[in-house]
Amino acid sequence: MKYLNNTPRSEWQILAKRPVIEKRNLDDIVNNIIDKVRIMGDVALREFTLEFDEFNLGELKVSPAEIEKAKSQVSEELKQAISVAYNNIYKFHAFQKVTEIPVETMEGITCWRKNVAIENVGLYIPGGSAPLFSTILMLAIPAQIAGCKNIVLCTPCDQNGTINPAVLYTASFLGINQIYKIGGAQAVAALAYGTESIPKVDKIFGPGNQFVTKAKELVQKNGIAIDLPAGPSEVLVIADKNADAEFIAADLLSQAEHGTDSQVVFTTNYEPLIEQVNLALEKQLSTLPRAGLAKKTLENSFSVLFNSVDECIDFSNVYAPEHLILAIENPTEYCDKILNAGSVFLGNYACESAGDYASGTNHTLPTNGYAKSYSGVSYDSFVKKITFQKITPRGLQNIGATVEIMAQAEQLTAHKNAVSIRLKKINN
Ligand SMILES: NC(=O)c1ccc[n+]([C@@H]2O[C@H](COP(=O)([O-])OP(=O)(O)OC[C@H]3O[C@@H](n4cnc5c(N)ncnc54)[C@H](O)[C@@H]3O)[C@@H](O)[C@H]2O)c1
Ligand SMILES: N[C@H](CO)Cc1c[nH]c[nH+]1
Ligand SMILES: [Zn+2]
Repeated sequence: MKYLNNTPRSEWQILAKRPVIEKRNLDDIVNNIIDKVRIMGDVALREFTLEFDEFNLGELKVSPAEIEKAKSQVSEELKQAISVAYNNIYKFHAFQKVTEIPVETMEGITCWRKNVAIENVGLYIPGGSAPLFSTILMLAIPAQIAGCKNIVLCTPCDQNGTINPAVLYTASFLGINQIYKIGGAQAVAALAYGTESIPKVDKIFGPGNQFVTKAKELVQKNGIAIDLPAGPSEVLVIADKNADAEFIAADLLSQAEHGTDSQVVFTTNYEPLIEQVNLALEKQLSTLPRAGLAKKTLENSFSVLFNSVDECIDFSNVYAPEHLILAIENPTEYCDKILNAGSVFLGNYACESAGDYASGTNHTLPTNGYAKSYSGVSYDSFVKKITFQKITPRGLQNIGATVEIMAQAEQLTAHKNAVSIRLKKINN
């Protein structure tokens, strides 16, 4: 990791820019994929699966027999772990379902909001470099709590045309049976526009690599709803002298191993920790099966020494990390100072991977600085909040003049008339 000492505030915006993988024309590549899928449907999906996933796909949909086989291949231990994670994630998201009470804004005028599920939702489950079955829990649980009727799942197959058993088991555990072996930008295009095999959905959810994230951005421009820009994973750690270098290194590596386009950042006000963390990184890296990926990510990553924890937090607010770890004394005292972050982990024992899998919070989170304006996936992502209002004659008498005056000032006479015509009747 590159070491930086007290980078001046004037340079923070530049430092906060994520590494861009050398992919000229990403827009063109992804636009071309989307257009082809739109025009050629399943034929294009098969072509792209052959090109990128190296399998000549026949049937796109996973069969009941494949699901049954997968169920028998998953260990009892993993099934048990998935069930514990399910319970925690369910509990946390169920509490997000709040029924708002009607509000009387004036006598005779009552307004309220109601959550109504989005009917057809598409879930993208990453599977290029690791089979992220945990993402199914993160997306399908809030979708089911919201009451989404149709849940369609897309995930890439491997070179043998199969999908990791844990992915199929988790989908089946949640009662999802519309599973398609399509990944990347082509899956997003299929969900956005529909093909012969894959139904069009109302909103697309889920994280993914740069092709997936770009595809979501492009279909959104065409009016398709998406959850949020959830690209390559990242973590920023803030540590003081009470932190444990081995813990910090483990957390940095946990996100570094996702893929080479990830970035991890370490900030501290305690200089000796920089060297200690570097040593721990080297030691732990040598034991990791995905050391190659993680090492490349570390080359795109950095540590910075600042004067104080407050300065570290100021920098973090500019960087707006997907995950923020506060490995400092009394971390809760700093919560109000955090302005931009996807998900925050407090104290030496709140490791980020707990949130990735099982503590209860959602792991589909904004990356690339989007935590400045987006929240992670939640129950709310799966509902529309429809407003209702009831106005009695007395209510219209109370509000009427206000509306008439405002409509007149906007020179919208028909708006004004809609009130006046009623008031006339009430007053007669
Ligand atoms: N932000 C979040 O909430 C979050 C959560 C989980 C994972 N992630 C991120 O998701 C990503 C998963 O990436 P992944 O690659 O492992 O899986 P993926 O499923 O996102 O992408 C794999 C697909 O990419 C397509 N692809 C690969 N090379 C291509 C090329 N040259 N041109 C066009 N398409 C190509 C293929 O179709 C392949 O099926 C990681 O970056 C990880 O960090 C983010
Ligand atoms: N860290 C990822 C979100 O950025 C989520 C994940 C899934 N599995 C492991 N990690
Ligand atoms: Zn992770």
